[in-house]
Amino acid sequence: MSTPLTAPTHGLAPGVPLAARARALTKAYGSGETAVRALDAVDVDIARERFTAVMGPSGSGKSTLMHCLAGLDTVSSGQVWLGETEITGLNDRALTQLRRDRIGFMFQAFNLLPTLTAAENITLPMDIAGRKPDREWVERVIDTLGLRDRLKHRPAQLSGGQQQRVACARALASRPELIFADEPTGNLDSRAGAEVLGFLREAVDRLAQTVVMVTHDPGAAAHSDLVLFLADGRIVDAIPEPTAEAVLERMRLFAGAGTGSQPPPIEQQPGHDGTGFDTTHRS
Ligand SMILES: Nc1ncnc2c1ncn2[C@@H]1O[C@H](COP(=O)(O)OP(=O)(O)OP(=O)(O)O)[C@@H](O)[C@H]1O
Repeated sequence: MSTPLTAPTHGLAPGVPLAARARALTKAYGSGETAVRALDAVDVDIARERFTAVMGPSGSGKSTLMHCLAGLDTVSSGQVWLGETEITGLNDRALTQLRRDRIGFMFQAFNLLPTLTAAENITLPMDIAGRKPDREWVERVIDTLGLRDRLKHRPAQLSGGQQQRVACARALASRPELIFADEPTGNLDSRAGAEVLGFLREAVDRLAQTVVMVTHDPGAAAHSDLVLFLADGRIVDAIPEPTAEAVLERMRLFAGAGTGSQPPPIEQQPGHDGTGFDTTHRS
């Protein structure tokens, strides 16, 4: 049985519990001749308690996809769900509340407040929302991220990697249904970057969190359970259980396809068995 490229089950077994999904998600910027279709009828499923990486060339729509899934941006057409809640159609107030209560964010700039301690930064979103942190959970997050002895430090007294860990703890603290990470290692040296990726991995494996990460780095993507590739606003490929080598190879294949960012038809790609999923990298 062959799986069409636009099937929402890229790399996923049928019936897995979903944290989010989108159907026919289209996002256009501008109008007339200058209109840009950043997302073109994207169907995607994000599995719960999994680590999904989103890759693709610059301008392929990665950030737009993340923003639309997170309710940070409106869609031109199509539908998006967080769990069972359809978020397309919610008003601004409801969206703000949904983001605050159910989604965690980690961006390249850590956005830590310099006057607050690490501990205060971690619980800040909940304090603003007037929500009482689940102390037991927050303590577990702090221990998992190895921040116990840094809680009283201010951001300027922490290394880049430690600051990113605090940002990671802040994203996890409210126990969100879904964490979005946009190039979370972009500003870090390779050691600190690897550390943060390790923590995101632990958040999934040990704390049963769900993470979606946008990255350009094959090494970062290799920490995920599934890599989705975007090109020209469409999901064009998926690699489950990726290795850095498999991701790099696929990126080279796309770059060498000769038609800009579009890969060759999937049945012409090496290692494909016609299911739409890579079979070359598994042991
Ligand atoms: N606010 C905007 N107004 C107009 N066009 C936009 C806007 N935001 C994004 N775009 C366009 O939409 C397309 C997708 O952009 P997006 O930022 O999602 O790509 P990306 O894959 O995240 O890129 P990068 O890797 O460079 O961050 C690009 O052509 C971009 O120029």
